[in-house]
Amino acid sequence: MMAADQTLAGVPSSLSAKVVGSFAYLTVRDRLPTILTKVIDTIHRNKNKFFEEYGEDGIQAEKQTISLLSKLRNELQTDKPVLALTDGLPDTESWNQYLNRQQRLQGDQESVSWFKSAWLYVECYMYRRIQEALLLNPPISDYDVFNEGKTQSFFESQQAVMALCTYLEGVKKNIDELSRNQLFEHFNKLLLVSLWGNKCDLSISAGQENSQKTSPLDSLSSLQPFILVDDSSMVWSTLISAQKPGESGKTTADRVDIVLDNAGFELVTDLIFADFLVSSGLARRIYFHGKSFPWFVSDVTANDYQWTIRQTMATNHKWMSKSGFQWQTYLKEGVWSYHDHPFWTQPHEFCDMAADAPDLYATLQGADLVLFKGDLNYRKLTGDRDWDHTVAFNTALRGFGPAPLCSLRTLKANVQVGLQSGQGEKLTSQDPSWMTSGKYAVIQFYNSKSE
Ligand SMILES: O=P(O)(O)OC[C@H]1O[C@](O)(CO)[C@@H](O)[C@@H]1O
Ligand SMILES: [Mn+2]
Repeated sequence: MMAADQTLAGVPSSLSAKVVGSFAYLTVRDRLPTILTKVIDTIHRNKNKFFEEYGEDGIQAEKQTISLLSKLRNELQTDKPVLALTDGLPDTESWNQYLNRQQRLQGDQESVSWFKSAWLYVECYMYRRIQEALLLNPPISDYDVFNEGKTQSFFESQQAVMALCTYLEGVKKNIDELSRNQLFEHFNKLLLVSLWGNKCDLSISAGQENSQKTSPLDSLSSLQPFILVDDSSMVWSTLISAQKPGESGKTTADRVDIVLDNAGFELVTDLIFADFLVSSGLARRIYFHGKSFPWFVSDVTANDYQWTIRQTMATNHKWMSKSGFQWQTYLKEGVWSYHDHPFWTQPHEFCDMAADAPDLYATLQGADLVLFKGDLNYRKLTGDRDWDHTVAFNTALRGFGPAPLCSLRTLKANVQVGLQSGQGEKLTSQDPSWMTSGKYAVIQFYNSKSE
């Protein structure tokens, strides 16, 4: 049987912790156990809450869950084989099949394990095992172990959110009088705000405080040199060329999909951008795609999405609460909708989507533009492989292209394609941690239809 590295002609190997000293290795060795320890601590701190809600059963569930999670941490730290899931949920079978697939790729000699197999796979698997530990303990199955961090990030970013909502209100006030150039400028600003909003995830910092305290609008121009690929003009022209006369008499693109990443400040920047797209008439509808269970510490679930809109409505800042009410109205009217699909919480590279989640692929095909937020989505777009930096984005996508798409990502993992020749080497010599510090970003676009 072939080794994992040689499975596909011309396609580089998956990043893996087996490369000692690599970012994948450091993540599996240091960051993932830290995240698990924090999860255990959070559950323990909430013991009384579980007792109040479920009595003795709550206490038992707390103990059992902690014991499963400690076992998981031990398996990880001692590089034990990855185990099949036992919780019998709708996605269990698919996870177990994926384990077999990894085993086939790896060959029979060694088991699939934390430090030997694909980093993307084992990191995703850890979050699914956290979910399993909770699901096997029914009274606390719905408990979101990452909720505290996500809500804290939202509250700590209040000043920045207020500044953005005030800006949005100003734009909307005379939106019908704006020239196309002025509209483009606002579009670009809010796209950049949503891009840099991705700095605020909690997974890279293993859950440490990570919020936005100042108005991001003020720092956009100083951040421009850190954008390594800027295809924003292609995003704009895609929207403009998708415009069709709608029922309302307005000429708009029909649908923009946003594949969300993190809750807290980043989610608000995405909602603000989506509000702008609709209120400016650039898009008629927005589909938001989120996670169906807590994922990578700070990712958005349906609960986080609704909570964020409710909180925004409930503040006593005039423009912020006005924005919240507007978002609620968009949802009621179906202008906005939230969708989750099990594929987003699976470990697959996106080039597998058409075969492994054809319904989701078909849904995305209905969009005029799909925006993929964040680093993990970028890893999945490119298969989390050891690509040369100069390889074209569409080569790394390996046939994935349900609709014109754009990745809005700050770099937090060592995969980056589509750079100019020499650009990667220059960055490495100037700033060795350029791919993982979150300091750099890309706006990277691809449209299979324009090939
Ligand atoms: O929220 P984002 O932008 O996807 O970033 C999360 C990133 O942090 C990490 O967890 C760091 O290990 C990456 O695996 C992941 O890509
Ligand atoms: Mn995330």
